[in-house]
Amino acid sequence: MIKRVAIIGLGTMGPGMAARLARGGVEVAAYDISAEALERARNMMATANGVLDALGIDAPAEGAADVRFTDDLEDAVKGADLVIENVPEKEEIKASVYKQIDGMISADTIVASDTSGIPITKLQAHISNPSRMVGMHWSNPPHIIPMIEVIRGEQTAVETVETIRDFIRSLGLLPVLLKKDVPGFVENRVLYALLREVVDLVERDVIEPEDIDTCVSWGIGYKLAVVGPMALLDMAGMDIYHSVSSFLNEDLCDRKDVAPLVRKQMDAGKLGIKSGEGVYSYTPERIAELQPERARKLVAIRRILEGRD
Ligand SMILES: NC(=O)C1=CN([C@@H]2O[C@H](COP(=O)(O)OP(=O)(O)OC[C@H]3O[C@@H](n4cnc5c(N)ncnc54)[C@H](O)[C@@H]3O)[C@@H](O)[C@H]2O)C=CC1
Ligand SMILES: Cc1ncc(C(=O)O)c(C(=O)O)c1O
Repeated sequence: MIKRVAIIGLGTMGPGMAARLARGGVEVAAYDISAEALERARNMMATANGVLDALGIDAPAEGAADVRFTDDLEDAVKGADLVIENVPEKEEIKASVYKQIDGMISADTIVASDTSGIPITKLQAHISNPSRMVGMHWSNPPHIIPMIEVIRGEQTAVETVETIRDFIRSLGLLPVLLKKDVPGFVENRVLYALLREVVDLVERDVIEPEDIDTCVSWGIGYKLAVVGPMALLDMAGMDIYHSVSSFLNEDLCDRKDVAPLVRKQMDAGKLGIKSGEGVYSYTPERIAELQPERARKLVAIRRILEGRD
């Protein structure tokens, strides 16, 4: 039974995750190597809790449902049933965290990585008890998106996977179990196939970024929230998919490297919202509006999809 969770890394993903777990009645300790990130995460709790209220995810009847922030790694992980590693997507940074916590946790502690796609089989080579390591891939924003991928590495015990799956279910969230530990797992393989194609279409000057966003959000995206892609094959008809894919598949983008458009923006320091410019430009006022605006819409859609509105 998982009662105490430690979250390591409080950047984009950690704070929302901490708020959501605390709402599930677990004791949450949150740690980051950066004092600035810790402070920012602390300040984000009120916003995240407001969103959770709007989603109708109630605080437990007992317990504070609060997050305990700490700048001491050992204090965060000691006595934890589950440690969720949430540090940048670089194997060497993740490996150094596993090495640090190895002597601080018990043999029973489960270590989960929120990696976007580094195979768990690779990551578990850096920890002394690989049978207790598992992939637990949340989706951004983690306090709103209910699906979590669960990935078993070659050395992960079946029991570890089952414990995490049951824990996710007990929070009222949706675990999706992968049968194989493939790079990018499933969610990001699908997303990155889409992103490769849209970047290519913009690069080939087939369409403007604003127009492809309208096309995908109001065409495919809106529909996919209600009809999953495999069900969509049945809705469209296998004969249609057969005909179209027979001439279209060979024309789809299949580049193996990172697209020049993305490399150019990276080299210019245009990273998106975090630097004020990426595909689009953002004023500080627009940045302040965007997150609550998107959260409000995602909450409204989720409530409808769950049949609550
Ligand atoms: N950003 C996204 O949309 C998603 C990211 N992920 C994955 O989650 C993980 C974290 O991603 P983000 O939150 O986006 O990263 P981020 O870069 O926003 O935050 C990472 C945090 O880790 C901290 N950190 C760095 N080294 C550390 C260490 N040794 N000990 C403790 N803290 C340390 C940093 O100070 C920073 O606050 C990555 O593996 C990423 O691929 C998963 C789902 C979605
Ligand atoms: C661009 C991008 N890359 C990775 C992820 C992830 O799930 O790891 C996301 C996300 O939305 O969660 C993403 O948008």
